[in-house]
Amino acid sequence: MRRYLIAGNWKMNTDRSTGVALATAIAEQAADLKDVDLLVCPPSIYLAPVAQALAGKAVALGAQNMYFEDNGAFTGEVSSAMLTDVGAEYVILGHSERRHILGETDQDVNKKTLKALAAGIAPIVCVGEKLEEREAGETAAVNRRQFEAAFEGVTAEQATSVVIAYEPVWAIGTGKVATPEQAEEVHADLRQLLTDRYNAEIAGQVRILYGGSMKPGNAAELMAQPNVDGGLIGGAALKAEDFIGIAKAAG
Ligand SMILES: O=C(CO)COP(=O)(O)O
Repeated sequence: MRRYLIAGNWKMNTDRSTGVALATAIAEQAADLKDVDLLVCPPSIYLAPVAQALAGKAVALGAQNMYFEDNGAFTGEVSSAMLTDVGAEYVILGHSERRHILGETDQDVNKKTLKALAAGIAPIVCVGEKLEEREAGETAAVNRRQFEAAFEGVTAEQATSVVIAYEPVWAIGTGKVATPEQAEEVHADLRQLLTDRYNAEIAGQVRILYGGSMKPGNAAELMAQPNVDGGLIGGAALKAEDFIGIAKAAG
C-alpha cells in the first residue's frame, strides 16, 4: 500500500550553511524511522550542497519549481535536466504561492507536470482553495479544476509517480490548520477524481499529502485519516526536531 511521505518545503529560507546543517540533522534522525519516506526541498541554488549532505542517507531531495522547456533563452529558470543533474527526485509544482503571487496558471502546472514525468522526476502537484472560495462553497470545484488541469495528458502508468498535495491557502503559514474532517473530505474527493480518470487500483497508489500549518502536535490526527498519506510542511520543516516529530506521527 501507500507509504507515508513527509516533505519539507523550505520555501525562500535557509542559506548554504543552515540548509546543509538542517539536512544533516534530519538525515541523522531519519535512520530510526520506518514506513515513512522523507524529502527536503531547499531553494534551487542550494540543491547541490544539500544533495552532498544527503548522499547515502535515507532522505530524498526535491526542488520547489522548474520550467517546462528543456533549455534556451528563459532567464532565471531551471530545467528538469538541471534538477536531475543535481540529484533531485521530486519537484513541487503549482504551489499556491507560485499560483497566487507569481502568476502561475493551471496550464503552466500541467506543462511542468508532463515535463517532470518525462524526465523521471516525481511531481508534487499542489491544489487548494482560497478562503473566499471555501466560504462561497467552491472548495470541491476549485480543487477539481486544478486537479483536472494538472493531470491532462498524464497516462495511467505515469499517474502513480505523481504526488498530490492538498494545501488550503487559508491554512498556509497562518497557524489555522484544516480539521482532520475538512482535510479528509477533500482528499477523498481527489482520490475519487483519480478513480474516475484512471481506475481504483491506480487511485489507491497515489499519495495525497496535506499541507498548511501542519505541526508535530496536529500531524497524527491528520494522518490518521484514511486518505491523508503524509504532509507537505512549510514552517515546521525548518526545524529538524519538528520535521522529525511530524514524521514520527506518521508511524
Ligand atoms: O505551504 C506549505 C508547504 O508547501 C505549508 O506551509 P506551513 O506549514 O508553513 O503552513
